Amino acid sequence: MGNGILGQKENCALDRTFAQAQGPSTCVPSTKQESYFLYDVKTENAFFPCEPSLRSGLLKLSVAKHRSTEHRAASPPSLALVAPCSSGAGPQPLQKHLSRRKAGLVAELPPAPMPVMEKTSTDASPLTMHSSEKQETVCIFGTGDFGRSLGLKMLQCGYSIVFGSRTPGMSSLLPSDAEVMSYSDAAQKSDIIIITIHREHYDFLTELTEVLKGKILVDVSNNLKINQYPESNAEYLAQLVPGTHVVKAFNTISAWALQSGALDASRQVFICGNDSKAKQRVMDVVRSLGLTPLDKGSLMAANEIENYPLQLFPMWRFPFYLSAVLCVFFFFYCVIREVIYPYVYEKRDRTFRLPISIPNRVFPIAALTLLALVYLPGVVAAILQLYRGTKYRRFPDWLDHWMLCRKQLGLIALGFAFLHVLYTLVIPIRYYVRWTSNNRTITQVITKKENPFSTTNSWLSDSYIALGMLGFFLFVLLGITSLPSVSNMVNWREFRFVQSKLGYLTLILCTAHTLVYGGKRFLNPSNLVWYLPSAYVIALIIPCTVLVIKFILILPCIDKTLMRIRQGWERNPKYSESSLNGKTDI
Ligand SMILES: NC(=O)C1=CN([C@@H]2O[C@H](COP(=O)(O)OP(=O)(O)OC[C@H]3O[C@@H](n4cnc5c(N)ncnc54)[C@H](OP(=O)(O)O)[C@@H]3O)[C@@H](O)[C@H]2O)C=CC1
Ligand SMILES: [Cu+2]
Repeated sequence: MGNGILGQKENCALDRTFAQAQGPSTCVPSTKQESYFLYDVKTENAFFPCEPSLRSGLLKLSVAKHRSTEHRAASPPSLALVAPCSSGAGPQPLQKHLSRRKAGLVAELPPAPMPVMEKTSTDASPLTMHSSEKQETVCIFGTGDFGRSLGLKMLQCGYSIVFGSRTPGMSSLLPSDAEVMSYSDAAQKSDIIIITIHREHYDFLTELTEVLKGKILVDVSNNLKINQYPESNAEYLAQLVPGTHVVKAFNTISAWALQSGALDASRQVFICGNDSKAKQRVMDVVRSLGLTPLDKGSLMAANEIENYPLQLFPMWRFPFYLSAVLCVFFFFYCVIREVIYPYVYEKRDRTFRLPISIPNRVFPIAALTLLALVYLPGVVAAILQLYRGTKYRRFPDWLDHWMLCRKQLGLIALGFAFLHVLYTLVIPIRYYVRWTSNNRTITQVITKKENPFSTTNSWLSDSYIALGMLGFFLFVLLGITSLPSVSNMVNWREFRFVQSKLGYLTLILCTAHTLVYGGKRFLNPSNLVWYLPSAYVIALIIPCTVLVIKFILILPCIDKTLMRIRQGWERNPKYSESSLNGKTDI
């Protein structure tokens, strides 16, 4: 048996675990909550704890081990996986596990069926290996960049690879362990054929229809443009070679990533296909390459999967353009007020304000406006639901899209808030600030004028800073909780609490920070420059509007109606019925 079916370099982790398994026949207690115990139900021979992700691999190993021993002719082994110590109280002896299992406290997987010996088995149980001692053969059509990289990776993972090529004799750079033959010869070697050929060259596959009948064709192709063809490449392939089971997979993994092993960012492989058995087998292959298959359904999903690698930050586009427009608008607004106006009326050169003073006005304004825009669609949706008296009608597309990119809006807002903090920290070391402060003191000395301490001013200044710091702290907390690694750890209610309650508190603090900054000057007519109010006054419009509407919405009478609507109550059910029947438009 040697080092087993998975005895390749890539699976050294498994190999090591397997080596441990050969040793103790008693249970090695799990110290990890997520570990499973593998043991033979009949002999009560326990192997070792294993990660859930390794379950299928371990079962394969154990089945192979079993077959290679004197039990070969005996009945199938009843291998089972026992779930972890649910208490998380640390190691527990196997007996305890067994009694817990018998008491139904722990899960038990059904005994693994005996593996099927034929290389080309179509049995699709995820816990079985299609060949135990012999390596499964997979055929790859095309010896280009992707075909070669995938072939090499699969060889490393224990598959035997047959390449199909137009010019089998001339193919260079191929892994030495792989066979290369003509397309039709190669097709006969395996029932899984990965087509690593560009769609434009699929035509020749029609000639192979007979050979390919009943086989699984894996379409990996991508296009150059979104929706380049009327039908997806996978659907086109299925039409071209009828009688085959086409499965879309691997198109989001690059040849480079396969070669370099830098797969962390793109471990997910989207999979779709009409034949569930075929899909399951491809998913097994994907798993054995150390990748994560993600079932996207039938072949109709292929179009979406093919468009996926061509998208450029789709959810970031609207927030990005919006923040760019906001920044440009407020930048020029401030330039007019603070640079052009003093130059026109006082002939004073204030251009030095361009690098720090003006950006430090623009960044907080952008941050506050974007944060308010995160919460605006929520209140707009609530108003719409109240107005319509039902939740069973779709929101307009723009609102849907806006809702979907709230996280991105919030993260950009956080970025601006961060810049505002940095720009504020450098204020004391700026020449202009030091000069103004020194000059004021000297003037006071010369004119022998005192500047009495103002409690009001110190209150305003301290509250302004305190509100800013608290607002920023909560803002950062919001950003952290939106990270997938954190949001996956909290339940739906906790996430909503943080993002909604804490979010509104952040908005209140940041709005208050801006209001206090304005202090007594707020709405003072003397602050108008060419009839233009200060930029921060404009910046307060959206946040204040959102907060006022939100305040009205949480008034008990309105909140109660809204809650009822959200629980399915309709003010006018008839209206909703007719809209369901398509009699009214949305
Ligand atoms: N490169 C990548 O990172 C990724 C590629 N893909 C997809 O994989 C497929 C292959 O890509 P890639 O390997 O980069 O492309 P290449 O151009 O490097 O290879 C394509 C292969 O197709 C075969 N082929 C068959 N018929 C023809 C024909 N008439 N003209 C030219 N070649 C033909 C050739 O193999 P032979 O000479 O042996 O017949 C050729 O090597 C594409 O559909 C691509 O969208 C998907 C994800 C990532
Ligand atoms: Cu500020």
